[in-house]
Amino acid sequence: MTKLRLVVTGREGQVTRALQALAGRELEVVALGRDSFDLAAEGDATAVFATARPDVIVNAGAYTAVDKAESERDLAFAVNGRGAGRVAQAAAALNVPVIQISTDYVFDGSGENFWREDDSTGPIGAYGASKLAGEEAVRAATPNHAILRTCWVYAPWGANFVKTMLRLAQTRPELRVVADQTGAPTSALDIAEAVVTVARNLATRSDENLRGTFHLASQGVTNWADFAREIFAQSAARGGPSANVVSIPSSDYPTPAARPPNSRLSTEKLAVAHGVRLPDWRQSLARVMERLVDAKATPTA
Ligand SMILES: NC(=O)C1=CN([C@@H]2O[C@H](COP(=O)(O)OP(=O)(O)OC[C@H]3O[C@@H](n4cnc5c(N)ncnc54)[C@H](OP(=O)(O)O)[C@@H]3O)[C@@H](O)[C@H]2O)C=CC1
Ligand SMILES: Cc1cn([C@H]2C[C@H](O)[C@@H](COP(=O)(O)OP(=O)(O)O[C@H]3O[C@@H](C)C(=O)[C@@H](O)[C@H]3O)O2)c(=O)[nH]c1=O
Ligand SMILES: [Mg+2]
Repeated sequence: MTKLRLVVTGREGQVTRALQALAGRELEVVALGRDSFDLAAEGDATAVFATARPDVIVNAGAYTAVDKAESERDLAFAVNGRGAGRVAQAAAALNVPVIQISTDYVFDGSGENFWREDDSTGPIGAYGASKLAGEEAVRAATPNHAILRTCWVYAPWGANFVKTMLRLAQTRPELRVVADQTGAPTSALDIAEAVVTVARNLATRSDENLRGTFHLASQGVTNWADFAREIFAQSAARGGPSANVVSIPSSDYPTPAARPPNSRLSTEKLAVAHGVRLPDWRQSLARVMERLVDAKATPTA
């Protein structure tokens, strides 16, 4: 197989770092930090991406601070909305496909059904609204795109719920965690493998059914409290920190941004079109836990 060269935004992000970890004989990953490409800047980005010679561009950089986005709405829209549009316009100008990473937070989280790709969006917070603006900007810029909506992302690195739980458990015997938000924790390691498969498909085949919007999430669903319990069960089994988890309603955990209660994502479309299906969330958690806990060190920054 010929070498695939991905140019990725957001150099230190969970997904970007997972992509870099896959680089090897058949995959090159060029990560652009904000020093070389600032998503929040204005103007044509084609020259920056041209210099990096992508086969496929992956927009993994984003403003992901969900609560802070409520008070920094303009910045969130600049990065996640217009920034995504500039990336996709550059891809169009260079005649290469673009993969946009999006989120379950574009939905309002009502009901209990699995969200399908063509269901109506209705973000309930600024972060979700800014990511939806990004999706729309990508669709307007080029038909040669795959928008991959994922959810509840964690990795052995970066800022995420798994590392937060392990850190808090070092000083507290008991943690109160919301139990009324349902979704699928998804490992950045799995996302990166899926992105590479989708990128290869886009780079080598012109089929229309490979393009458009897809949901990318682990198999199975849980809630944040049960996710925390599984984190501690796996951690304890490896001799790592654990804590007792008390289930609480979201109303007992007030935050600036509301979260969608139902983040179940139907992933059939991606499985059929791209042949990508992720493992059960517990199985993928184990791959990350073995790095975080068997390392016998405090989780890395
Ligand atoms: N984290 C999650 O739970 C979920 C994430 N997603 C989406 O997945 C994608 C990847 O997320 P994830 O890897 O977790 O993100 P992270 O928060 O780990 O990383 C985001 C990256 O984007 C960079 N970035 C922020 N602002 C700019 C800017 N103005 N210019 C250039 N780079 C910038 C950050 O840099 P710096 O560190 O310097 O700020 C960081 O490196 C994003 O599109 C996100 O919206 C979707 C669902 C869930
Ligand atoms: C730390 C902590 C969090 N929580 C709650 C808050 C929240 O509802 C839930 C998860 O916390 P987080 O801060 O990880 O939530 P959040 O940052 O909203 O996570 C989201 O990030 C964005 C970028 C996405 O795209 C989403 O898919 C989703 O992963 O757990 C507790 O109940 N107790 C706690 O001790
Ligand atoms: Mg967060």
